[in-house]
Amino acid sequence: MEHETPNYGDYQLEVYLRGLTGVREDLPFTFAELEARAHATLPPDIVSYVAGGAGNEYTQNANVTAFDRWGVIPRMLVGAARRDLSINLFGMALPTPLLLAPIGVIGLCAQDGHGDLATARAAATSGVPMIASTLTVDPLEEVAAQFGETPGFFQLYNPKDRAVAESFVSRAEAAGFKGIVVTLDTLQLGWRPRDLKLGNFPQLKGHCLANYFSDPVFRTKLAKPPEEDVRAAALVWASELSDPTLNWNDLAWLRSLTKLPLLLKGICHPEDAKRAIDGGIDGIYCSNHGGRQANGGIPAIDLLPTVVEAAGGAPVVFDSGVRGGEHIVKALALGASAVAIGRPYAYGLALGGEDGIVHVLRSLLAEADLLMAIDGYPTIADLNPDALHARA
Ligand SMILES: Cc1cc2nc3c(=O)[nH]c(=O)nc-3n(C[C@H](O)[C@H](O)[C@H](O)COP(=O)(O)O)c2cc1C
Ligand SMILES: O=C(O)C(=O)c1ccccc1
Repeated sequence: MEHETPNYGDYQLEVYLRGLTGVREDLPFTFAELEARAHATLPPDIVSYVAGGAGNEYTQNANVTAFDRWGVIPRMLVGAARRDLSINLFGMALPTPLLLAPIGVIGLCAQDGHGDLATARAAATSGVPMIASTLTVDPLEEVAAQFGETPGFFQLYNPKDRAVAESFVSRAEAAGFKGIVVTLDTLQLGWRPRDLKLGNFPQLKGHCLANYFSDPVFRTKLAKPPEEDVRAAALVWASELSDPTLNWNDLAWLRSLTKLPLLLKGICHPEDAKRAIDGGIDGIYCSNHGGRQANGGIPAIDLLPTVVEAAGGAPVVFDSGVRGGEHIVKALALGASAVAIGRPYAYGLALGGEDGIVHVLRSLLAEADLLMAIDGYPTIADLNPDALHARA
């Protein structure tokens, strides 16, 4: 008999039978509870850094509520006993449509400060790729060493010095990363009142920048090594992290950085998507940075359909505001090739380390899978705009 992989929704039964299955019963099943408990656990400066957004956080909140405009239309008797959530992204067969969005210094959400490594291990366990930030606490080689069979992506903040960018990308290639994501929406840091109020930016203390500080080219820019003067090194980092003059004339140079699949993150306008693809970029990452960068923007999910259309068949990764299985289903129906999550897994990490992230992923996948079962859309190919009803 052919071996059948279980449906992700079967996690529901495992949780009901927790005494028998060994599932962690202490971890929450809704984002609201996950967030509240993580906020009660983490130090206040980390809460402000992770939870905070730009301005009055209108865009950040609207990213989530904008999904409510859409409803999944139930279809009956279509034969949805078995679901298939697998996707193929840049030729990589992935068991689920989820990705772990890059979160700078996520290491700090773990009690031991090495949450990047826990995230990478959760990626290995779950088959959900991690997009590792340039700002991992631990060196990218150590992060990549945890990935097992799961492919990993490296996210680049393009520094002022191109030699530093080239060094990071070649290190990522050598470490076995399978794709590069260049983030464009953070050429300058947003206005973030929660962090401003606390006078807090964890990176400026420097103790969490080991990946940056391990870079041989970056180190040549320092008068003293970070081991001798961590504060001075952090200030050099802050002034060098991002080149605000980056523009479309630099696209060919960005493309020349790697032969790996290359995505541009932060694209929300169809003309930008088209220009990127015409310039040889492999994929679009439609995101407004979870509302952390520019307030007053439009919820990212509202912009996804036109970006997908302009991408002309190139893969489009989506994030910003995904909090539950219904959001995953809706983003896929609106044309995303894969859906990334940010804060939910940071909170899972805070509450339960690697297990906490795996629990968050399994819960999201179970919820999405059961929705696809109950509403009659057994595969991702069945999810298209016709599956959705837009409320007037
Ligand atoms: C604490 C935190 C740090 C982040 N750091 C990065 C980063 O280093 N690079 C990046 O491209 N995006 C970064 N992001 C943005 C995420 O990749 C993603 O776009 C966002 O979290 C998605 O929104 P969500 O949190 O609503 O799911 C960060 C987000 C958070 C919450
Ligand atoms: O906080 C962020 O969202 C982020 O992406 C970032 C950018 C620069 C430095 C540290 C984090």
